[in-house]
Order: sequence, then structure tokens, then C-alpha cells
Amino acid sequence: MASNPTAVLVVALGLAGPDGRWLLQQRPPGKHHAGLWEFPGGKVESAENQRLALCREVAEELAITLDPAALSPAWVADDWPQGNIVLILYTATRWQGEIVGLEGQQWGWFTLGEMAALPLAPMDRSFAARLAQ
Ligand SMILES: Nc1nc2c([nH]c(=O)n2[C@H]2C[C@H](O)[C@@H](COP(=O)(O)OP(=O)(O)OP(=O)(O)O)O2)c(=O)[nH]1
Repeated sequence: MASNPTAVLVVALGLAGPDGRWLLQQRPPGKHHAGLWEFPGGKVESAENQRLALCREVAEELAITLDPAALSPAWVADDWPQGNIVLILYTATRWQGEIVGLEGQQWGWFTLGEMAALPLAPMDRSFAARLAQ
């Protein structure tokens, strides 16, 4: 791992609902970290812009449309010492469309207190702490 400097860039969405809750989804069976809760998102593809990648992932996973210009970079985390993932959290407060779990995943709106009690994907504890600020 230490001899491979190539980062895997992952983007995730902190979508703020109108009542101070945040949208989380559960990673579906068959995926790495299946069953853990996460902010929607995924890997940026080769030569893809990271904001557009997040818009694509969220459309694929939840059927909603985001405005890439209305995303705010909020936090970054990595998975040291396990690997070479760099995860950027963007926040947004608006979206278009009705949320549907297109991959059969569970999703819901959670307060930061409720989030603290969930089994979260590895890098998401630091995101939750950032959203609390
Ligand atoms: N999407 C997402 N991934 C997270 C979060 N927290 C966290 O540790 N991860 C990790 C889990 C995975 O190792 C990696 C993201 O990979 P992914 O499996 O979601 O990416 P992807 O949708 O493009 O999936 P795939 O095509 O590779 O199956 O980042 C999070 O909040 N959202």
C-alpha cells in the first residue's frame, strides 16, 4: 500500500433536510461494508469532475437531481492506514425529484444524535462530527 501513491477519490453527500436531519442510506448486500450506513455517493470515475460524479452517483442511487454549483465542500477524510481512499464530503440543502432507493437500499433522515447510534461506514464518524459544528 505504501508503495502505491494513487488515491481512490470518493465523493459523498451530506444532504440537509428542512428539519435539521441528514440523509443516510444503508450499503446494500454484496458491497464492501454491506449493512453500514453512509452518506450517498461513490467513486469518481477516471477523468470525471468530482462534483459531477457526486451528481451522477446520487441520481443512480436515489433518483434525485443536484445542482453541482450548489454543493459545498465540507470535509475530507481518508482510510489510513488501511488503504488509499480520499473521501470528500459535500453538503447541499436542495434537490429536485422524489427520493427513491434505486438499489433496493434502506434510506432515511437522521439527526446527529440518531446518527451517532448507527453503525456507520468507516470514515463517517469524522463527517458527523463536522456536521455538528
Ligand atoms: N459512498 C460512500 N462511501 C463511503 C462513505 N464512508 C466510507 O467510509 N465510504 C467508503 C466505502 C467504500 O470503501 C468507498 C466508496 O466506495 P463505493 O462502493 O460507495 O463506490 P461505488 O458506489 O462507486 O461502488 P463500486 O462501483 O466500486 O461498487 O468509501 C460514505 O459516506 N459514502
